Amino acid sequence: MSNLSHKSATSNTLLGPPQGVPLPRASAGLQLPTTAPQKLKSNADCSGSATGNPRNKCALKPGYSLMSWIRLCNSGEDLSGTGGRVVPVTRSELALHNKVTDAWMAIRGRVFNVTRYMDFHPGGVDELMRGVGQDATTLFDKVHAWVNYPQLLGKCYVGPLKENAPGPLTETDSLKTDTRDSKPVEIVPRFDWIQQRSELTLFFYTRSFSNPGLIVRRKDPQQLVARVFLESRWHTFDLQLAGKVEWPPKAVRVGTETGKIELVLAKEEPAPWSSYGTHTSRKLDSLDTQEEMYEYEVLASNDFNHDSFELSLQSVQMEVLMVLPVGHHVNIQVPVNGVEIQRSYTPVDHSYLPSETNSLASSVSLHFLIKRYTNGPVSSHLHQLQPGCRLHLSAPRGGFMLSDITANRNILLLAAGSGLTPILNIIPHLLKRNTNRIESLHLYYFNKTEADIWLRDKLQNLQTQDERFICTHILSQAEEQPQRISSELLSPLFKEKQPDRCTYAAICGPTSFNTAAEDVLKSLNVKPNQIHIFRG
Ligand code: HEM
Repeated sequence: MSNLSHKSATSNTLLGPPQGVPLPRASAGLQLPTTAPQKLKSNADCSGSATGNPRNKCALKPGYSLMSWIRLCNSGEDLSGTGGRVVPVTRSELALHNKVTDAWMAIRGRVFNVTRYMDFHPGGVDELMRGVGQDATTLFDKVHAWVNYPQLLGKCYVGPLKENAPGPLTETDSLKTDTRDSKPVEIVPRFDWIQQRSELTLFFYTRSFSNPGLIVRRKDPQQLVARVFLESRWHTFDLQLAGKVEWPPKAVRVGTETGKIELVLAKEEPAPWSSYGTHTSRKLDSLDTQEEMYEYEVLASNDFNHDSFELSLQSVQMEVLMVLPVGHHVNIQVPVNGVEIQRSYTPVDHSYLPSETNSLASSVSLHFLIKRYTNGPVSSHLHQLQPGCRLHLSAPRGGFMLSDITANRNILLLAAGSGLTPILNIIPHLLKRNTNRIESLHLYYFNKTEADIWLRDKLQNLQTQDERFICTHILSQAEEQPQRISSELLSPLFKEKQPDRCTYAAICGPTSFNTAAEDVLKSLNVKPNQIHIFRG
């Protein structure tokens, strides 16, 4: 048996993306989605309704592969039929474009010309035709909420559906989910798997920019409980695997843009399996998990600067793997004078930490930068913990939605002191975004003095590597020109009619800083729905 990705011969589910296919450069337009669809059935087999049979893929005609679609999208051809103009569309106008040779479709308040996509649609022409001439949001989500349609159909965009988006299409409303006339459809993660001889990969498909989280607990070498956190709900998958796997997982990847989660496990005995095993699934409200705590132990703790330290934790016996949604935090609980006290902390990527800590990192470790407050019982307790000491972590918490900022290309991040951690967390995701690529990402980082600045070199490196990222340090106790947050400071970023005007701001700092920042932004006419405040 070769060492290629495969499933049992009878399975018709998703295979891995094609190997060795040259991808277009990031800046060259549409990219191959990581959920690259593969052809598995002939057209004759493509019967059954979309909703009745969720795996209902068709063979595509030669020359109509995903790669060919990407090539067509990048060819400069006018796929929207509007000559590059954005044209608002009324419902009655939309209804006129309901033929195979002239097919428009609205999804979340945006109208796409799908005529040229017909033969490229992995679900077949007939299925795609079910949604043309109308608002197809509900149908689309029912069949495949995880498909990244803004990316695939970017070049087919005609304009906003008039009732949904009155007035001109602006950066802040162009890509937002519009739920005014289409009820929000709950996303239920879809499970899939592939294998190599020595590896099993489990997939959980959610929706693009749905910002999922993941907790996996190993019960024994054949039993895993995987929980996917999505829109305040936990979806639990109890998996009984066909064979034994090693632990911890070799890798875990969460595609923030695709919403695809991949968990790569090494098989104890390399051999092809006839199936992954079996699973049952159920869902829980996040309230049900509010009280749940996970036991972690200290891997390392080192001073980081004059009043802060880094703390690396690992799940006890490596039992639990936890991946937080971007911009979310956990509560760390410690006993203080016999009472359990919790504080919220956002983990940072291990690459931000010194190299000796980096070597301890694995898929089951979490790393924190913590400011030590003289009168802070939790930070003082955490600071004196030695390797091997145990503590409890909550499940991920938070209200940050990546989908809220999909439409924004010019974004301001305001961080004060240790409030840098959730901000650090979102920066790479924003800079990597291909859909609606970021044009400028400003970080204003507020501290008292130079000595308080965290990760100055790393922030500087990031700025050197990507010119769209601009970091400005503001010091309230600088020897020369001390500064604080003010409208004078931020107004150049919010000038009316300026093409690179910021249209979104995320804030994280102490409460007094958050309030002052919010007031300044409001005075600059930034709307409440364009501001996110990280609150612990
Ligand atoms: C609203 C009407 C639509 C219907 C009824 C429909 C139906 C289907 C069906 C039945 C499948 C096969 C399902 C499966 O294998 O899981 C499919 C796959 C797919 N469709 Fe659609 N579709 C619609 C619109 C669209 C649009 C507008 C796009 C463009 C972005 C699209 C992109 C895809 C892709 C990429 C797949 C492969 C998904 C995967 O492999 O997970 N579909 N569709």
